[in-house]
Amino acid sequence: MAEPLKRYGIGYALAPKKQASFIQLSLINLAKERGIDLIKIDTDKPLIDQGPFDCLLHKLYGDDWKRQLKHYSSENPNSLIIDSPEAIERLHNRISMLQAVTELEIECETGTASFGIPKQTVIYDAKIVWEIYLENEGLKFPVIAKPLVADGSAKSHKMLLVFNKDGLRKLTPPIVLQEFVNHGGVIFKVYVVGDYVKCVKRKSLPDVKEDNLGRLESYLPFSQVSNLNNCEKNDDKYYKLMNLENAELPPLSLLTDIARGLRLATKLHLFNFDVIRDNRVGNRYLVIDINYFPGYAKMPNYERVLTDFFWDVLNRKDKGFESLKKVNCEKEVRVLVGSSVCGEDEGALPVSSLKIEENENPIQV
Ligand SMILES: O=P(O)(O)O[C@@H]1[C@@H](OP(=O)(O)O)[C@H](OP(=O)(O)O)[C@H](O)[C@H](OP(=O)(O)O)[C@H]1OP(=O)(O)O
Ligand SMILES: Nc1ncnc2c1ncn2[C@@H]1O[C@H](COP(=O)(O)OP(=O)(O)O)[C@@H](O)[C@H]1O
Ligand SMILES: [Mg+2]
Ligand SMILES: [Mg+2]
Repeated sequence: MAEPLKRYGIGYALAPKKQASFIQLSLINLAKERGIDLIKIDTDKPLIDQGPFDCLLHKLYGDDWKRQLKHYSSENPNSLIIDSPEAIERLHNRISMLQAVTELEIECETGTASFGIPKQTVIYDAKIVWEIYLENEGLKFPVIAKPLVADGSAKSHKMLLVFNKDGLRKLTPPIVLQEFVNHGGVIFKVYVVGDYVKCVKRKSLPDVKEDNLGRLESYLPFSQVSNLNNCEKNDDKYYKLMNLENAELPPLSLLTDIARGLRLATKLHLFNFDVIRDNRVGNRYLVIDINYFPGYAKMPNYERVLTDFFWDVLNRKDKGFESLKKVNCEKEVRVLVGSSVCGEDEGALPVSSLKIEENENPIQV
């Protein structure tokens, strides 16, 4: 293939694990063919001394990084930053994260699917009388206790499924207490890359029968259930039990609408959101988690999807139709029109039996 005339440089600043999974040779080569060079940003050196890049991709945390981005942006106003650290920060708090869903105004046709978030409350004070508090908040067992902060650290993924009041003693605020909703053990992960939307199925926590509540342990610690042993193909007992293969995907039009709405509400371009089907209602879908710059390499054909996205934003920028909000820039985000949704499940990962984390440590934030 002939080399494109114009070349673009995209700088990326990612943690080593993320870099290893995302920056694969197949992505580098495909982007190169389209005239896009992916350039590693050396995080041991000041950002301001590197580039400038046509576009900067990042998933790093902390005030120092934010300061560096601001400085870089003020010196290089034509460099696109995907995405703004302020917008990303909204996802670092599990309350403000899901508030974005409640702000969406999507008209669902009568009789078709509806969406929302599970009932939840935040607890800052360890001294509260848990039982009374739960009752006042209208929450019933089982509940999931999630660290309020979702900053990518291992502990921000450590959760407790609490079956009864004894389990409440294990909690260390600040935490979000969320109703556990039976959903058939299947979670839908909806990946968003600009206009592109892709839904895949993954394993989740199994349903909890009400009769069992008294008989179960008071709590169960777990962490990143949908990511456990993704490569193990041999143990398909869980797979069969959860009927992942036959689980019906949520309506694609609903997922596209939510994805588009979240893009506008959060001003983010690279994220995924986790959806469960509320078994009590059937056609009601609940968004339980939104993640910035998730594991795209697990998405089928991720190289093409990401390269198309890069090409699209770089070309729009070139043509003067800047569609991304930059750091320090108050301009409104332009809506990129026309979405593509692939709902088929060719990208769903193999599942293995559900293994609950052995670590007995309760959530500590
Ligand atoms: O590592 P991966 O590929 O499993 O991706 C993680 C995501 O898995 P997913 O793509 O949703 O299956 C993962 O999603 P969940 O929170 O597990 O739903 C997070 O986005 C995680 O980032 P962080 O630890 O919250 O900063 C992501 O981790 P990072 O790669 O960003 O560290
Ligand atoms: N309200 C809920 N009802 C039932 N299961 C849930 C609920 N919230 C979370 N889960 C289960 O817990 C897992 C982790 O929760 P999540 O909020 O996605 O945290 P993380 O950011 O660590 O992925 C989900 O993938 C799902 O299996
Ligand atoms: Mg999740
Ligand atoms: Mg998450």
